[in-house]
Amino acid sequence: MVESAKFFLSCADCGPSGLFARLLGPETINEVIGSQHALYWRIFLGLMVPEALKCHVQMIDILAQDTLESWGLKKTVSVMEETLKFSYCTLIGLVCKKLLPSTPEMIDLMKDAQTIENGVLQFPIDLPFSPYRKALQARARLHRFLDGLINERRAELAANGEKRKDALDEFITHKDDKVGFLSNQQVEDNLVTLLFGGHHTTALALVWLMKHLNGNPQAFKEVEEEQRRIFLGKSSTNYNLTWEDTSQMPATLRAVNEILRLSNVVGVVTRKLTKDISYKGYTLPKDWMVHVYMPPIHLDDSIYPNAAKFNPSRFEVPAKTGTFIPFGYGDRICPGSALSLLEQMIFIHRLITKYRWEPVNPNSKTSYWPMPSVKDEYLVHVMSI
Ligand code: HEM
Repeated sequence: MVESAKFFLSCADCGPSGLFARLLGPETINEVIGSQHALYWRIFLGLMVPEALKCHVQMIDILAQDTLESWGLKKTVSVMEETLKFSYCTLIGLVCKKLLPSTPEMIDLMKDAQTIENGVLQFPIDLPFSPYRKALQARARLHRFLDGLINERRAELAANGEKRKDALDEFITHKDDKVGFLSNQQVEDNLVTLLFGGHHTTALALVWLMKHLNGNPQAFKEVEEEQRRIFLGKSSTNYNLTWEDTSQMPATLRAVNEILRLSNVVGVVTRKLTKDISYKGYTLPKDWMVHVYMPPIHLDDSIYPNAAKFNPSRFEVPAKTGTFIPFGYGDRICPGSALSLLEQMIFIHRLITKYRWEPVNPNSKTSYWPMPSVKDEYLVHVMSI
């Protein structure tokens, strides 16, 4: 299983699935190939290197605190709803530093982003009131907004040349030797992709993390002690988390990794064959779709003993290559992984040093389509400590 996943995820003749172009746009990193893909990937990665991410720690920390602020006042909290808001606001802050994520305009945009996400895996029937039609309309609104934002920023850059160190700047000012500057369409499609790729994924990982920490006192204790040490090391209660703090969270990172393994937030990745290929004596014809499933690897007892159990300590030893692929593998590995881990660790710090929680419906079932989710959106009672 591990070998075939590695093969199909790194094979040069296994191209993009074509499933995303309709709603994310023809220029989305998900669908382009070769040098165009490498170009977009470099820009994405530039946003996620430590030097760049360091600049966003404070913003993410403030968003985590803002999100959690209201929890103490509520009787019950839908964790899914709240973490979706948190991950969306983080992405908006990453796209454009100037935008205030919680304004009504941004909330409307979040609904549009969600409508697009809902439409991506739907059958593309363009009829009134179909999810696909709604997603197309949401896409048009989001593009109009981004178009205005891009034109405004281009004008600002032309007037004073001052960069803001956000995704908008990185995409607009990136100059490729062959392609030159990117067009509005190229920038827009990839900003929509960024919102798409980083929204539900991180939000769901946080839901599963909270659920499993709540059900596992030993893991909870380790994470809680680690976070409390950081909290107690601060000279005032009104402190900012720093980049250095986030590198002092090995137990939390192990819990986050264990959740990514166990929950398989993105459980399948699809490739379309660009020509006939041979694999282990079989010929797979051009245009066939290959689905690479993560759960058979992540839940294999021979790779992860007692694999169904939440046990962060298994990540005290790094996983062997190809056996831990929540972010994919090969050329198309997720460029947003470092951001997602950072968001999760900051959120958990603020959560665990302030609240305890209990599920309202401990037996709420899991739904598996389109992503593994807790059916009641992980409704919890929250207690301040
Ligand atoms: C728990 C969080 C996340 C998980 C589990 C996840 C998982 C994945 C996986 C498995 C892929 C590979 C798809 C493939 O091989 O075709 C991928 C690609 C991608 N992800 Fe993520 N992701 C997460 C968070 C993020 C975030 C926060 C961002 C952006 C800020 C992001 C942006 C992207 C993009 C742009 C791609 C496309 C890469 C390409 O086609 O080259 N992801 N992600």
